[in-house]
Amino acid sequence: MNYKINEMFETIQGEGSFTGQPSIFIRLQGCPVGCSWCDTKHTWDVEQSDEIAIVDVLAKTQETSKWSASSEEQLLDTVKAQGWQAKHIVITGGEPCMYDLRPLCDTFENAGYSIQVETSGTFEVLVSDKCWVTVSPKINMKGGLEVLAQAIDRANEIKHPVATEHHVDELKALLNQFNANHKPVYLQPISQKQRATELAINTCIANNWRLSIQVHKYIGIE
Ligand SMILES: C[S@@+](CC[C@H](N)C(=O)[O-])C[C@H]1O[C@@H](n2cnc3c(N)ncnc32)[C@H](O)[C@@H]1O
Ligand SMILES: Nc1nc2[nH]cc(C(=O)O)c2c(=O)[nH]1
Ligand code: SF4
Ligand SMILES: [Mg+2]
Repeated sequence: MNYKINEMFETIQGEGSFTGQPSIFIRLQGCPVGCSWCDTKHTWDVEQSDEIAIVDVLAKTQETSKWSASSEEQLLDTVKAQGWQAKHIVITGGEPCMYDLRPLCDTFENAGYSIQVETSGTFEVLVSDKCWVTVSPKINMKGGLEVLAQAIDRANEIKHPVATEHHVDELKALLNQFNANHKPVYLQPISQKQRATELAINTCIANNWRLSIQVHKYIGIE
């Protein structure tokens, strides 16, 4: 498979149940969903004129829409050549489930890595059985109910960005609709805003959900 890579870096996972885990992030280019508060808008559009070499992706010092095409074997070679020590791979985006991720999962799992995917539930989740799937459901967005149902069913955790009570109500309705109340739920304040953080804290306590505060943004790492 050919994957379009926007970024690749080693850092600490800052979100969800793997928070604190040294991880290699592979950020794929392309997302048609259009969340107004998205913190990776530079990954939305895929322009042929933005294609660059993988060395230039690795050398990026700021967020751009430039990407490089790479096969799963080339990605594994790149990770090894970088000398990165993390054994956990986070595939994010953009919307990674626009791609069939099974070849990528298989290649890295066979080389001894664990894999996690961050997805919006707007595309069918095509991953290995062992892959940890984080679904951040984009309610009433592109994709449709059947696709969202498959993603929620496959989800190992549900991570929901919140800024208003409306976001909480939407999540509760969704958990009921898809019989997903038994899944681990993380609330993630949108963009570190104080009101959103207070809402997330209070709602987590009231519902016995967990808090995810995008640790990397507080400590100034990637
Ligand atoms: C940038 S998205 C990429 C993966 C996929 N498209 C998705 O939405 O899950 C990664 C995670 O960041 C969350 N996110 C995006 N923008 C955010 C923001 N401004 N504040 C908090 N979380 C945000 C998303 O909901 C998702 O959980
Ligand atoms: N450190 C760190 N943790 C993250 N967890 C999810 C991220 C994402 O952008 O998907 C992210 C990210 O960009 N950086
Ligand atoms: S689905 Fe994910 S990448 Fe796409 S716009 Fe929404 S938060 Fe951003
Ligand atoms: Mg991020």
